[in-house]
Amino acid sequence: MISVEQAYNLEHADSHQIQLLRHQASALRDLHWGDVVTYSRKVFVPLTNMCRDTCGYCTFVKAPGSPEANIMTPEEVMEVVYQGEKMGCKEVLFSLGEKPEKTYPEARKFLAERGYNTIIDYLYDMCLMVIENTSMLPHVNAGTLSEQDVIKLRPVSASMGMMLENVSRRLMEQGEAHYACPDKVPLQRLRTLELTGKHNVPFTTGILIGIGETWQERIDSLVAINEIHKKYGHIQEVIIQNFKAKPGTAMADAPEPSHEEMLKTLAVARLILDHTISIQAPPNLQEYYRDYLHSGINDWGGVSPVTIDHINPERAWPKIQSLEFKSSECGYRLKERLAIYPQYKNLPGKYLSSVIASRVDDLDAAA
Ligand SMILES: O=c1nc2n(C[C@H](O)[C@H](O)[C@H](O)CO)c3cc(O)ccc3cc-2c(=O)[nH]1
Ligand SMILES: C[C@H]1O[C@@H](n2cnc3c(N)ncnc32)[C@H](O)[C@@H]1O
Ligand code: MET
Ligand code: SF4
Repeated sequence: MISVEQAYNLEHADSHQIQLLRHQASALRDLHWGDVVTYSRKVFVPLTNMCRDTCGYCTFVKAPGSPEANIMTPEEVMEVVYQGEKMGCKEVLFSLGEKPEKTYPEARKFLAERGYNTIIDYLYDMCLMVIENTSMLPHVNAGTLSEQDVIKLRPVSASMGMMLENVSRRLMEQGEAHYACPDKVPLQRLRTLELTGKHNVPFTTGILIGIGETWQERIDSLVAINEIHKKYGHIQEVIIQNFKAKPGTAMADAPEPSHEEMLKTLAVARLILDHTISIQAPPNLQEYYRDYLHSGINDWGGVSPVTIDHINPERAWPKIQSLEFKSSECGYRLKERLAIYPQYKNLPGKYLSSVIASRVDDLDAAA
């Protein structure tokens, strides 16, 4: 819908050009997604806040030895999950730090005491526990994954996710957001996208806006995601997430992206990405529902009536009723979706293990 050259040229677009771009994006969105905007009713399980990376924007991670560094026990996980089930949640979002066993003695100890070598082995059992004891669907957001990890987690998760963040290698330099973060090396992130494609895992990815990337790098990241999707067809959604500055982090004083910058990025994402890819923007990181809906998004992502957004803990979720009201004010019907999009459900042999496929059928029948 837009060439890379045209997209690059929008760097200095004036407000009139941005308006035109948004109209185009919004029309394209309406054509393919109609008047529906979706969300997933979820619980957030921060399985561990120990992480071998230290991204300049992140408050989720807690340092080795910190009294707050933690891995949730199976009992703690199930307590949250059962609360969610009671409230009608259908997704269990496991979000966690990367490879804590490599740098935290306390993580190694916790895992060894329970017979595990790695956090991924533990995550596998937690997903299995959710499947065996509830009617919910696990979605795992565990950062970069090896081929072995992908093969292991595939049968026990409805979908997986990992933000690409950005393809810029420059952000790995000293003083930049991803300095000394081995799991944010763009080649490693792209490799995870490739591997999940190769193994037909319905996948959520996205870019983080305002972490020191240039406009061109942002476009390059969207194009990279789209190219991988063209090859494998497994990218179900792309999150366009705005950076929120947090006290106590290296980027505490870094400027957040402006509203206009976000709208321009949303619109260009809609015009670059394949029309089958859902475009998600979290509702708790902004206040401009109408502007967002009219820039091409069709999904609000996971929203929880039970748990906070542990990655942006200072940003409360809107009530689902209020999300419904605000969406309808803008002419869109809010509709609940599962952690796996319908197009994958219809190809069960390819994208879903039999256990997950029958679970999805049950949830659909109950809806
Ligand atoms: O509450 C959040 N949910 C996040 N989610 C969850 C997401 O909103 C939903 O779980 C998915 O749409 C699946 O239904 C992510 C999922 C991913 O796969 C990758 C990144 C994210 C990022 C966030 C996030 O920052 N906060
Ligand atoms: C789960 C995802 O949350 C995003 N994330 C991490 N920290 C922040 C922040 N300060 N603001 C916005 N998004 C953030 C990253 O993109 C990560 O991959
Ligand atoms: N650590 C992973 C990543 O950055 C999971 C989300 S951040 C808590 O991709
Ligand atoms: S964003 Fe993810 S990878 Fe980066 S420090 Fe936080 S938990 Fe670790």
